[in-house]
Amino acid sequence: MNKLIGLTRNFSSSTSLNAIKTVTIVGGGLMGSGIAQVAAQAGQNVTIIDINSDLLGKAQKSIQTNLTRVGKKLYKGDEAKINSFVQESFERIKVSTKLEDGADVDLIVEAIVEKLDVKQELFNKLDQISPAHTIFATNTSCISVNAIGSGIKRKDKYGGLHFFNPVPVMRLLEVIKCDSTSEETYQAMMEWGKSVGKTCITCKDTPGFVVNRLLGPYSAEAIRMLERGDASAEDIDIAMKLGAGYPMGPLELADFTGLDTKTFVLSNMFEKTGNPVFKPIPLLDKLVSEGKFGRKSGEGFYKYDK
Ligand SMILES: CCCCCCCCCCCCC[C@H](O)CC(=O)SCCNC(=O)CCNC(=O)[C@H](O)C(C)(C)COP(=O)(O)OP(=O)(O)OC[C@H]1O[C@@H](n2cnc3c(N)ncnc32)[C@H](O)[C@@H]1OP(=O)(O)O
Ligand SMILES: NC(=O)c1ccc[n+]([C@@H]2O[C@H](COP(=O)([O-])OP(=O)(O)OC[C@H]3O[C@@H](n4cnc5c(N)ncnc54)[C@H](O)[C@@H]3O)[C@@H](O)[C@H]2O)c1
Repeated sequence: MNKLIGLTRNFSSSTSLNAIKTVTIVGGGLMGSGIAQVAAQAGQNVTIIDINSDLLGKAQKSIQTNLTRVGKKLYKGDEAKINSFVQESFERIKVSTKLEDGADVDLIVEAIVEKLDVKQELFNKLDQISPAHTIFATNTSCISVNAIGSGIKRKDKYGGLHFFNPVPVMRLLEVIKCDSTSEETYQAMMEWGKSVGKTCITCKDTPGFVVNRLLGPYSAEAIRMLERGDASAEDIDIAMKLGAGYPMGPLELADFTGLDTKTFVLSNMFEKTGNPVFKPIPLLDKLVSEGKFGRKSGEGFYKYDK
């Protein structure tokens, strides 16, 4: 089944007068590179900012690969169309390590490390250098959107845009409207989400929003099951794929989304909800302390070819 539902040959872009046409993604990692890809595919000009130039190079390579996957699906067998789709989309993406190179745009989406203080510092800096019309959004997995933006002046032009991994395939976008988000900004975020091929839902600024609040306990319990030795990682994953119809088992999904990010999310969910299901998991902490972050580091619960 074509999992890239929502992608059409005539890429939609918002038709409203204030359509978002220029986007900066801060953080060119797993998520930022995917968000940049879907915006570029939709005909928007994109800048990816990252503090790590090596990771910017990695992002460009993975975007090129994934644009080709999308192109092959859209233009089956027509090499000329596939190549022009990939080239035209890729040429819309610029990369830089300088924040000021991405400040003057219609929308900035933050997709940096899942740490409150680092996100706050970034938005406070951007608030100083971006023009008044620029909308800010965070792709946080579960940190309070209000807390992340607590230091910025443009609280009316700020909210949450939570994408799902891998961004070019997962059709959902959680749009989080803070009390301070203006209706105009909320509508612009919803329209932009649709313009990049997503089905948007709206939820309140609560820990884990919708998906992660439900996915969290499941994911945490799967790791504890492995830690107790109740079953092997392989069998836990096979069980949930064949027994519950999941496309990926919980442990391969954890490796896919990043064990480092999971520990940040877990501690935040425990702090904010007090739910014991989110208590620290020694096995997870051990893997992360050994630099085993999952696919992105070459090893997590499983080993991967680099
Ligand atoms: C201990 C934890 C406690 C607390 C945790 C709290 C919650 C958890 C927090 C974790 C971290 C953050 C989570 C985040 O905030 C929210 C999320 O992102 S949750 C994760 C959501 N994603 C999923 O669940 C993914 C499930 N997996 C799948 O859908 C599929 O396995 C797959 C990834 C799409 C891969 O599909 P497969 O069939 O297995 O493999 P293929 O390689 O054939 O791909 C299928 C199809 O898709 C195309 N494709 C795949 N990847 C890309 C890409 N990156 N770009 C473009 N296209 C892609 C591929 O070409 C195939 O196309 P086809 O040929 O089939 O047409
Ligand atoms: N991994 C997932 O499945 C997933 C899904 C949805 C949302 N998220 C959220 O998206 C965000 C990014 O997650 P990820 O998995 O892409 O992480 P990642 O580690 O793959 O990428 C983070 C990137 O941010 C860069 N970075 C860190 N601090 C920076 C700064 N101050 N300025 C600029 N760049 C900086 C890093 O160099 C890195 O390239 C997190 O908030 C995470 O919770 C993750």
